[in-house]
Amino acid sequence: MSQHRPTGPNGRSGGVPALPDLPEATVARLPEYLRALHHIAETGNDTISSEGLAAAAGVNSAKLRKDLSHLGSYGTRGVGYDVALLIDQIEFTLGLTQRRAVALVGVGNLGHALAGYAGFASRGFRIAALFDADQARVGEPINGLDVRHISELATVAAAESIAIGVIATPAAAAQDVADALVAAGVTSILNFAPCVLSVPEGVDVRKVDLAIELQILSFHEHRKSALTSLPGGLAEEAVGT
Ligand SMILES: NC(=O)c1ccc[n+]([C@@H]2O[C@H](COP(=O)([O-])OP(=O)(O)OC[C@H]3O[C@@H](n4cnc5c(N)ncnc54)[C@H](O)[C@@H]3O)[C@@H](O)[C@H]2O)c1
Repeated sequence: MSQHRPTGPNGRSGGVPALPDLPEATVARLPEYLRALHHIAETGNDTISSEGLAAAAGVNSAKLRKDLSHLGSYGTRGVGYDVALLIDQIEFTLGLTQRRAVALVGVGNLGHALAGYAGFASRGFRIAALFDADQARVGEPINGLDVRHISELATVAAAESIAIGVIATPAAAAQDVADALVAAGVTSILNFAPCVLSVPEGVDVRKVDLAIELQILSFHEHRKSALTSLPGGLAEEAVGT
């Protein structure tokens, strides 16, 4: 039972390290483990059991052990995981060892909130540029950056080595903005606009839609109220399944 850093091609260390091909669900849980591990480190603990880490991350421990085994992390029986080492391994796997530059397009209500959010910096991202199409917003300073006109996107993206584009424009403008980001060489996009983007192969798009999350919760509310209106015995039986 040991932990080791991911190694390079053909298992050798050095050069460009090989990354395991992880299940998407595992990738989605790694940031949760990382957040929990940073918290555990802050409380002065050097090691953590899989049960302790699973509880802190809100997942079951069998799933956590399976996820971490993909990274080559198995912990040590009776001791658990080395917190600092596991932080290193997860940050390495997520590519967080370099600070990635982010461009935010659309600096309206949502864009202002995102541009002012300190959590991006503390989790390894640098908001490097803000863009808007509205001349009235151009030049507005937000958190140490002046809003630039969208027409400057290509030049600034190259100068700042923008890795990720965040779209916070109305849905009607989002596809044009995505096209402009792709043309500027950006290959990862986080889309807050409520629409589906069409992008070339090799460009990754993640979508955040709080309304969808609320609709899912609405479904569960709806289901719970439907169950409680069933005749007593039936409702209890159904809830228990
Ligand atoms: N994902 C979520 O959970 C969530 C939550 C709230 C809002 N939204 C979405 O986020 C988007 C922004 O919402 P908002 O309330 O901030 O809107 P907003 O109208 O306040 O801001 C939109 C900004 O985009 C700019 N813009 C328009 N076209 C542009 C273009 N082609 N290039 C650059 N900038 C352009 C506008 O000038 C404006 O400043 C909307 O699509 C909204 O539906 C998503």
